[in-house]
Amino acid sequence: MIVTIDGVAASGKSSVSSGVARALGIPYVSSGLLYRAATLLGLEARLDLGEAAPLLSHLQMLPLRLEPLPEGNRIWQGERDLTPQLHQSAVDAGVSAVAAHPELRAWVDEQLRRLPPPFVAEGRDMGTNVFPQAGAKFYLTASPRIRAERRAAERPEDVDAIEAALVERDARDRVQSAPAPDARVIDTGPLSLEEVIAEILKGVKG
Ligand SMILES: Nc1ncnc2c1ncn2[C@@H]1O[C@H](COP(=O)(O)OP(=O)(O)OP(=O)(O)O)[C@@H](O)[C@H]1O
Ligand SMILES: Nc1ccn([C@H]2C[C@H](O)[C@@H](COP(=O)(O)O)O2)c(=O)n1
Repeated sequence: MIVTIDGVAASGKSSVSSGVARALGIPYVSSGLLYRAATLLGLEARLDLGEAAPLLSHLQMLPLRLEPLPEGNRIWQGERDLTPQLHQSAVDAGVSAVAAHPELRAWVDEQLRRLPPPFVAEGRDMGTNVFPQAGAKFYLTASPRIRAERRAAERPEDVDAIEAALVERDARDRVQSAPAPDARVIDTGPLSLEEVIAEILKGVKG
């Protein structure tokens, strides 16, 4: 079984996927972390994120490992856990440029398609491109303001600045962020996290 949960930035994909996966007793896989790790390593090496080839060669020398833990995925580069650094603002600002390269997308997709089902996969194009064969597909949305307010509760940043950055990232990620035609779209704005998870579990179990 493969369940896909796609959606816009900060719509709740990771929190919801973790809850759904735990309820089903299967792992969840956060594809965005691979794009974020590629961005972090590119920034650390002072590479131009607008150029795919040098970044890809750099990544091929530094193999990454995605650990799909139920409480939250982790990304390792050898013994180094990159996870705590993947949600910093510099990575948020650079990740869309990295995710726009077809070569980088192929690099991420290859790693995801090697994973043995069952799992819940979350991201932008899990239901459309990476796992079109998935048995159940969902797409999460919420207004930029609500998403910014949720993020502001986690980070010591101004809500208006978070909202502006989310709107900008939505625009840059639009190409790969369309819902699959067979995905159920859920507006998480008026719902609690538990209600979103329950709605998806209902859909998965039929
Ligand atoms: N009804 C809800 N549905 C989903 N998430 C919610 C809800 N209410 C609050 N949240 C909170 O919204 C925040 C953002 O969720 P999360 O980090 O899972 O989003 P994401 O889509 O994975 O983000 P990103 O795109 O940045 O990786 C979390 O703090 C989560 O608990
Ligand atoms: N399947 C995916 C997953 C992620 N991305 C890009 C778009 C985002 O800006 C970035 C980080 O993802 P997030 O942590 O916000 O889910 O990675 C993508 O293009 N395709």
